[in-house]
Amino acid sequence: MSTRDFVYTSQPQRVVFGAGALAHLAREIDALGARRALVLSTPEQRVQAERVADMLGAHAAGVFDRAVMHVPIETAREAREVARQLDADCAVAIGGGSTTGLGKAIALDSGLPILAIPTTYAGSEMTPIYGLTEAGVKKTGKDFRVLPRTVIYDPELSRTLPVGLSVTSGINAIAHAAEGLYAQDSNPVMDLMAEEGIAALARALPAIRTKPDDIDARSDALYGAWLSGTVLGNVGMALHHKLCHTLGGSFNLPHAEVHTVVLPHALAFNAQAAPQAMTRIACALGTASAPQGIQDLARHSGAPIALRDIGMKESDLDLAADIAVRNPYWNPKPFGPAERNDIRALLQRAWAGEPPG
Ligand SMILES: NC(=O)C1=CN([C@@H]2O[C@H](COP(=O)(O)OP(=O)(O)OC[C@H]3O[C@@H](n4cnc5c(N)ncnc54)[C@H](O)[C@@H]3O)[C@@H](O)[C@H]2O)C=CC1
Ligand SMILES: O=C(O)/C=C\C(=O)CC(=O)O
Repeated sequence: MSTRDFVYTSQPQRVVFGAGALAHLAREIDALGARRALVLSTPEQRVQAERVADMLGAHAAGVFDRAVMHVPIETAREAREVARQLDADCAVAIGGGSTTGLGKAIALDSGLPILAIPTTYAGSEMTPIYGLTEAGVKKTGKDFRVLPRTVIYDPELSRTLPVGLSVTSGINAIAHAAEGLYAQDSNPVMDLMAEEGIAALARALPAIRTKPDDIDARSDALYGAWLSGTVLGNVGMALHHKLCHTLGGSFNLPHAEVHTVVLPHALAFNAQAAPQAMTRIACALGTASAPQGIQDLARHSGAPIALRDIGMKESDLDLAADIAVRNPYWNPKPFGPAERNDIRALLQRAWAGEPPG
């Protein structure tokens, strides 16, 4: 295989990785030149956020603990106002993609630097992609102001992530890498990261299911999440992410679970148009088929494989297909209004939990 033409732009970010890495928080805040950090979390992770604020001491401006999935615009406005009132010059986001997403909403408005401390495998901390939900419609955009400046990956913090969410969140990360391998603007560096990311996660997820507090498995998963998130942050998303944003944004399905159910079917749709990517994904998974390998990984790790099991109504599938083809993302096998029935059939299989066809 000859090397193809490509463009690669590296993104300025500092990553500190390791069990116990949270201990470097004060050093990293200093390196950012920040004086007053607003700590962000979900209500469920308030205790972790308070611990972070304690570690920051005089550098903590306060804690805002109302992050929720898909960043409702009302929450974003509230957090922006709190940051202004507290005269914060930095946001520290401890949590999953929802909390990082709230930090991004603040940064988009104010340019405040973000220090992210991810505790799931969603990968948002490595991307300039933000999402905001207004009047029930989720919009995504790209802006380098929202790319976290510093990321502290501490696998100790993901030990408490429930096994179910660990697996689905890990497959959310695999989805970033898998779509990166057939992205229109892919490049050899991201391809390497994608393969390594998938392999690390495929190794880690069954191990986490067996032993949730195994620090080696947690480190492997976070390493895979870092690599896969980096891929998402550098190259484009395709059909799979479009379907997940439709199902999550318009039907309020849980983000990581939707990724887990849809990925085998999106890969099957693209298999003939992207044969080299499928080979690389299958190889990284250690299976014969990429789509089936993902579904087997999910099933054997106890994750859902059917949309009907995560809250999707069969009667909404028509509408979902209509929305998904309205503003399609680029995809190796084009999809748009003309392919609406193919997308509807894909969603039916995903709804029923059938093998990827
Ligand atoms: N912009 C981007 O590049 C990306 C954005 N996202 C966005 O992120 C959101 C989903 O993020 P996720 O990380 O899947 O879930 P999440 O951030 O919503 O977290 C799910 C739940 O798990 C809890 N949790 C997180 N870490 C925990 C831990 N270590 N121990 C115990 N509980 C923990 C959270 O507090 C929350 O209650 C969606 O809105 C999605 O659109 C996801 C991937 C990439
Ligand atoms: O679907 C994903 O995992 C990637 C991107 C997003 O979720 C966009 C967002 O921040 O809402």
